[in-house]
Amino acid sequence: MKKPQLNRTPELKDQTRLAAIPLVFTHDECAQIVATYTPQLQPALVDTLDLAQSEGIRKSSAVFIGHTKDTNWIFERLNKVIRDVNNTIYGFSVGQFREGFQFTRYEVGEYYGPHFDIGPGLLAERKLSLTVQLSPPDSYAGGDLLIYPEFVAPRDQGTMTVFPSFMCHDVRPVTSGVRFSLVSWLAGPPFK
Ligand SMILES: O=C(O)CCC(=O)C(=O)O
Ligand SMILES: [Fe+2]
Repeated sequence: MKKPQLNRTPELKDQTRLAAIPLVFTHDECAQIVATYTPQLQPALVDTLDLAQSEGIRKSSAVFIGHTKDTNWIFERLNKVIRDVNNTIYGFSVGQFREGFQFTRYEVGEYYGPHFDIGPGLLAERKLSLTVQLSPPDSYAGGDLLIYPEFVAPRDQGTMTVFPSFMCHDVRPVTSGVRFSLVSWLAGPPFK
């Protein structure tokens, strides 16, 4: 029997995958970001929850860093790369980085359980999530970023992984060492 033909437009993109771009930041730049923002870390909270409730979902330390003269070079780098990725892979309607970036540290036993980055209110405007691996891959064990159902973000230091903010993902518990990441979200009109 002839296979039924899917009536698919050839130019439709696969929007349920990740993109990994190596060395968006050099190893020295990663170390510089870690040294600059580590003193500002606080226990990370999930929106609207207190620390005890948050720890059921996420245990790590984090700080939000805004777009200023000092951080402009970081946003310029993120912006250029993520726009290229969006144009070639996702084709989403996107605007600006609206929330700054989140600098995060996961120590032994720390994790971020399965979640989406989109949600109510402002979170509805998150379109693309990005994370930069700031730690050398052999300086920690565990701590993999999984993007369900089938992807594992590359661990190489300076690599930026991009995925749609509607995809479920988690960070597995770190079992030795420390993992640092830089996370941000490119905003745009909510999905429809
Ligand atoms: O640390 C990471 O690589 C990802 C963290 C994450 O999923 C988030 O902050 O929403
Ligand atoms: Fe996330």
